[in-house]
Amino acid sequence: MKPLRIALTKGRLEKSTVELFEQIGLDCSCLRDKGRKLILPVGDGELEAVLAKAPDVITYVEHGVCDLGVVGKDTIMEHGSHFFEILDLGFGRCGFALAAPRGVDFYSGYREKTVASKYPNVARRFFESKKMDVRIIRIEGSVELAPLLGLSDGIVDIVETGVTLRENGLEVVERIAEVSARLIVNSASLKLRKREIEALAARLEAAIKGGN
Ligand SMILES: Nc1ncnc2c1ncn2[C@@H]1O[C@H](COP(=O)(O)OP(=O)(O)OP(=O)(O)O)[C@@H](O)[C@H]1O
Ligand SMILES: O=P(O)(O)OC[C@H]1O[C@H](OP(=O)(O)OP(=O)(O)O)[C@H](O)[C@@H]1O
Repeated sequence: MKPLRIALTKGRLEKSTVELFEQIGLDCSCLRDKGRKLILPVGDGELEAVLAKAPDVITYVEHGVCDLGVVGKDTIMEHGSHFFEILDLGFGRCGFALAAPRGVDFYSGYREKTVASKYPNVARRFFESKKMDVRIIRIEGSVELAPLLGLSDGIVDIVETGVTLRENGLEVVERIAEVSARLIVNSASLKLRKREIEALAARLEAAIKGGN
């Protein structure tokens, strides 16, 4: 049987993913010593890991070229849902928040507000739920700059420790959602390779529960 192919988010989620895989007994030596390789064997022919940027993990799983993926709930909320989300992996914990310059009442006044975000869909849905008309400007990174430069009244961004906000004179106005890494599965793969996928998810779930 060919290995299950799993797309893993490069960067912040990588180390915890490898640690969790090792906890369930998968050999991750290739992942730990990957060099510039992007497709690597994991375990004893069980899995093939594909290292990708977060939104691309979703693209590969949605198109079925990867059976599974490890990706943050933030990316899922922003980029799509044509797959099954089967497990909260418990790491990569952070949250979405609306933030604004310290001491400024974001909600005051009648002028249309402008908000910068790397997650425009999340931001748009948040303000729609409040029935507020807000102009959203997409920014690719260091979103905290936008209000500092006078481009926006606030930001919708990820907050983990709160240090970036604090050091840039911003504060949380409202928390929007909690975020952690999730195991996602292509819908056809879940039918065709149900037993293997469910067995893997069960092992991961047991390790997550045991590790707490
Ligand atoms: N403090 C944090 N900031 C951003 N993401 C975090 C944080 N803590 C956990 N995460 C999770 O880690 C995932 C990957 O973040 P990472 O910064 O490695 O990649 P990225 O958001 O694509 O940024 P970059 O474009 O810099 O690679 C996020 O999608 C999120 O689920
Ligand atoms: O609450 P904190 O612990 O300070 O973490 C939150 C910060 O980390 C992320 O930025 P990242 O480092 O990924 O850079 P980016 O803004 O360029 O995406 C996020 O966008 C915040 O800026």
